[in-house]
Amino acid sequence: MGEEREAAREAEIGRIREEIDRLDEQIQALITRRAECARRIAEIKKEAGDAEAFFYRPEREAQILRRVLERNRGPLSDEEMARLFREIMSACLALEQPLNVAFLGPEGTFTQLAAFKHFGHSIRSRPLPTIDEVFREVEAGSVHYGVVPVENSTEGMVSHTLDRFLNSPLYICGEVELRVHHYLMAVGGRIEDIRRVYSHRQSLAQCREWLDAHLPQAERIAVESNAEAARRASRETRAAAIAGEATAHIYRLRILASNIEDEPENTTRFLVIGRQQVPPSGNDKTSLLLSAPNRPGALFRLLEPLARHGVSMTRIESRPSRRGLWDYVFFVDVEGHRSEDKVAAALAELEREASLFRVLGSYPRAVL
Ligand SMILES: O=C(O)C(=O)C[C@]1(C(=O)O)C=C[C@@H](O)C=C1
Repeated sequence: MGEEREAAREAEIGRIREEIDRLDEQIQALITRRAECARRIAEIKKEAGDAEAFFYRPEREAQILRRVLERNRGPLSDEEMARLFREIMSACLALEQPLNVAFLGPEGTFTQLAAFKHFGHSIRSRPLPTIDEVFREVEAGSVHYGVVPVENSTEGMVSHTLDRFLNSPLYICGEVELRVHHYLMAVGGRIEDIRRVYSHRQSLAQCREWLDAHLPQAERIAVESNAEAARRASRETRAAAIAGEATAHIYRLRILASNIEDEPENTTRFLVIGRQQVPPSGNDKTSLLLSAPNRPGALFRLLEPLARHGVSMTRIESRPSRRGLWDYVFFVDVEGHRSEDKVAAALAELEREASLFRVLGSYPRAVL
């Protein structure tokens, strides 16, 4: 009886596997046709013969991914489905033109994860030690795009990113949001033997409660990046690092505890920078760099056209200008693309009022 049931189960699995084989064949044939389409598009783009042909089209990719999510009915999650299509597009784009993407390194940082999340794995990613170098390499044209952290980062001062735009002709071509999970890692041993914990100060802050509860005896040492923390931990005994999962693999460390961040919804935002202005995708953001004349009420008056034209401001950040001409500069994010009527109207008025005005870019809102 047991044997019969076993045989029936095997036969059923065999039938389903045959169906999977047929589906795989179709999927592969479709992916091949898709890749051929991308190659034809590449030919046309090349014929257009721009000085700098932009093969990568962030607005088109965002539209494709949004449609994938709209169609998704499970059982695969939105993240998984988007990731699969992301990789297919990444491979198609690499066929057109292998993209070189610089990111704030070293290998294993959250910024590298963000670069892969945005571009897929078919890019050539190049780690650079500072945000400034990422900007410089993109400015010099030695890479196509750069990825840098901008909010709630665990890899260096985020304000560097904003300040760097003051002296850069680059545009923001996209944003990436990453759910950040922290792991405690060490060469080996037990949690209770750890005497030193290395990490970026932001990561230490984000795991404070966990550290108080589980490692009250350990000294907390802030270093410049989580990857640097892992590097140090890999050379010491009784030391651990707090970093992302990928970092543990790179530095051959054992994960002693997972998801130790106090705030599970912890996300970090990154920007994709390039030399290209991105056309509208239908769901976009615009980032501005502004300065108001140093008079009472000036900032209020400066931003008033946004409200009047019904343009929502999603973020405002002020930074000392360090230029002497203006006391403060403001980084402002608004909803919509600069080519939309109401955004264009508001920006035109803003430009008249502001002592410094630059559109850093209009770009698709992060899809996932
Ligand atoms: O539509 C294009 O322009 C393409 O080159 C095709 C494609 C794709 O694979 O769908 C590839 C790269 C671009 O970034 C956008 C889309």
